[in-house]
Amino acid sequence: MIRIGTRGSRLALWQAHFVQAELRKHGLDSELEVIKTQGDRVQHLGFDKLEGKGFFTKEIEDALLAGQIDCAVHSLKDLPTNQPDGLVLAALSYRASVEDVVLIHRDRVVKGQPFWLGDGATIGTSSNRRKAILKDLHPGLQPVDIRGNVPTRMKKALTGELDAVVLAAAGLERLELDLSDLEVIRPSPREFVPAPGQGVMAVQTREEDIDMRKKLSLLHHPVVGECTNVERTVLNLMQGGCSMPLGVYCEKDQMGNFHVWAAYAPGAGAHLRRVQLSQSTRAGLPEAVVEQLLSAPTTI
Ligand SMILES: NCc1[nH]cc(CCC(=O)O)c1CC(=O)O
Repeated sequence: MIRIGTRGSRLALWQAHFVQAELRKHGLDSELEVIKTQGDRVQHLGFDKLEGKGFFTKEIEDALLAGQIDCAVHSLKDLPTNQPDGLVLAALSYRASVEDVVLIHRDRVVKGQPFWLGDGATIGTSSNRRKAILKDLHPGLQPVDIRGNVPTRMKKALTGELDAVVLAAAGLERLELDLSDLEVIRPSPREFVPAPGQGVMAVQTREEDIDMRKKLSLLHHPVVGECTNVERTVLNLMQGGCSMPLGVYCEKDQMGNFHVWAAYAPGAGAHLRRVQLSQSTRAGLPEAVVEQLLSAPTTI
């Protein structure tokens, strides 16, 4: 029996159940072990109070290293680019929706404006990346820090407490939240560039557990691995984590060419820099993106 470690949020449980079902397809039985992390205990604090990496992952990784669980399911975008000693990502899921969506309270829609929001409209997000991109595309918006799980954040737009919120499409779709009373805007991920690894689930295990790694390799999607490797290598080269105002999105086309879109705000209040690069191989691609991100002229 494989023991799968997961956080207890609805999104985390959906993702763990998904991995459980995938394992079952290969005749492998598993059970879920819910583990509370520091991040779950202090939901009320703002992100600026949550210093240090691995706030939502440390307890789970410790359980893995201690042999209390055999693997753990995470959202790839929440994982630091360097794995803790002794742990590896043995499988990456399919990537369904990679993009962010803007959810707007019905009565606050202003058609003709970017994101259908008027000047001064409040928009909930605690992500520096989302704030930087929103500012670039609609400087009149007023970002408001929000925390909590996906349904809680969605409700801020539903109730009108805020005019709008930004959330990852993947999370909304996995939870099958009812968005029918909201206006839903889906900007292109080439313009509203997602976080490295967004929309992908990762299964982590012990480096030394060759048997588990072999089993998990049955679930791995190699093209997702290639593309998210480019995205996460850019993040790593920029020495950033999930609080860096950096979006990176990589696609592989039918011909095998890689296309990267990146957006980066080099400092508080700085203009957003955008880079688009395509290559026939991955070699040197993250390095080239970083070089351009650090030298690109700012947009006006
Ligand atoms: N940081 C929280 C988080 N981690 C993963 C997702 C969504 C699912 C995904 O992108 O894989 C979310 C919610 C959000 O950003 O809206």
